[in-house]
Amino acid sequence: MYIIKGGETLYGKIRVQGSKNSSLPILAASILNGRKNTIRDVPKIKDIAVMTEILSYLGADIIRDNNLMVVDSGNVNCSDVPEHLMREMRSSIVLMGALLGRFGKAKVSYPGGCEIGPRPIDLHLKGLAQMGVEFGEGHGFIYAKTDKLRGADIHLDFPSVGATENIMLAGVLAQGTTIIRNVAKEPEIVDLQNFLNRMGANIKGAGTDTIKIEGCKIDDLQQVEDYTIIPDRIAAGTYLVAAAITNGHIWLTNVIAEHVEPILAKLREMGCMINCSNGVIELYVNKPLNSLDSLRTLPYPGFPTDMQAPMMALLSTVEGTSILVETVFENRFKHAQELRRMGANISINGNTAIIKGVDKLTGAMVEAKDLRAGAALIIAALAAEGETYVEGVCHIERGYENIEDNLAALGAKIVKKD
Ligand SMILES: CC(=O)N[C@H]1[C@@H](OP(=O)(O)OP(=O)(O)OC[C@H]2O[C@@H](n3ccc(=O)[nH]c3=O)[C@H](O)[C@@H]2O)O[C@H](CO)[C@@H](O)[C@@H]1O
Ligand SMILES: C=C(OP(=O)(O)O)C(=O)O
Repeated sequence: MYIIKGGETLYGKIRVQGSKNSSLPILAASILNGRKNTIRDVPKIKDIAVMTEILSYLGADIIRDNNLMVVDSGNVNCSDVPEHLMREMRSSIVLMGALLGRFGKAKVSYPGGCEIGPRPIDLHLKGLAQMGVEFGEGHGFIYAKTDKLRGADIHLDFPSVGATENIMLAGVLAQGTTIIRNVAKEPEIVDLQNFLNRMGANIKGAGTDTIKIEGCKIDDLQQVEDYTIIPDRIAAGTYLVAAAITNGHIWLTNVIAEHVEPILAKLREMGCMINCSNGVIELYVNKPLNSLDSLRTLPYPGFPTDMQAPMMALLSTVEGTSILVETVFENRFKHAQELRRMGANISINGNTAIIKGVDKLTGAMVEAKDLRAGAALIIAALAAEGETYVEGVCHIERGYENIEDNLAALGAKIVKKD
């Protein structure tokens, strides 16, 4: 558990980790070329450890040196992903597109991930089926197989991040052209496109509504000599919110302001002072923050659902009533009941949270049930009176690299105990 003594004002500079949600599909993409790929700024987090274990199981030779990873997929010869690893994290599903591309088959089980409501994969399966993939199911496994992966014109019913990535990965080695419409526009999709194009793929359009992929042959793909993962916009947002709740003053480095803008816009609206220049984001608070009468989570470039829980913690401490609507996931409010244990006044009605700011939060025993809920509880604890004990470290470590050391370096009183 983390033990946090609240009341310290955060001050200082922090370098943002590489993106979890970029690293995972990019590591899966390394399967495609059967060559040695060198990837920098891969965060040291649990989800990456799981992905590494899966790739090794499949036959990849992996060298990890701090945040550098070299993935040689030359000896990958297996397309069955072990169930226990598959269940450890949601994004393991993107292995399906990469394995289908390389081997024309994949055996996976339904993926795991955060407890944030049902997370179907129908859009992944529908898109891949249009590309000639046949699916069988049994005992919780999905057997995917194709004699010939072929390009298709696919319209996604919803701009799903994972479905966009899976279809992109399958499209690289498909025969002909794949067009994906109504795709996710998240920066991580652009990062995946950039990595794949560095490999020799021919993909255009990431960051817009439509992606076009001209399929190629494995022999056309080269090794990726040196690729750096983009900064993690959700980790950046988390540290900004942590600073805001303590009336702090921080400077983020290794950050792309444009990617964080949907979060910055809301923090500015609350009264935070924010400057972005020369690749640094500075945030400080010089007056009481105000509530937000409308905060809706949306696909990028809307406000990210992954920042909803941290924002709820912050809104719990500002004067006035805030309305927060979660439109992306059906059941992503589990942190509300834990924040209530700390004195927050939050009521939930369907996908809407009504947050009435309280004068103070107080330390309590709380439990993180998912990754961002964990971040929210840590943030609340930083501002709470007394000590907070946050259980569920394993969820937090799925996505945050050294969060306790980073916050401690900014002045927080936080320790991790087994
Ligand atoms: C590893 C990774 O990158 N995870 C991110 C990714 O998750 P993930 O890729 O799982 O999120 P999606 O964009 O696919 O899901 C968004 C919504 O679409 C629904 N849906 C999705 C696929 C499908 O086949 N059918 C379907 O109905 C989901 O249930 C959810 O309600 O994007 C989410 C939305 O920004 C983020 O919260 C996650 O941090
Ligand atoms: C929901 C998240 O991750 P995943 O999709 O890996 O569960 C997240 O990063 O907040």
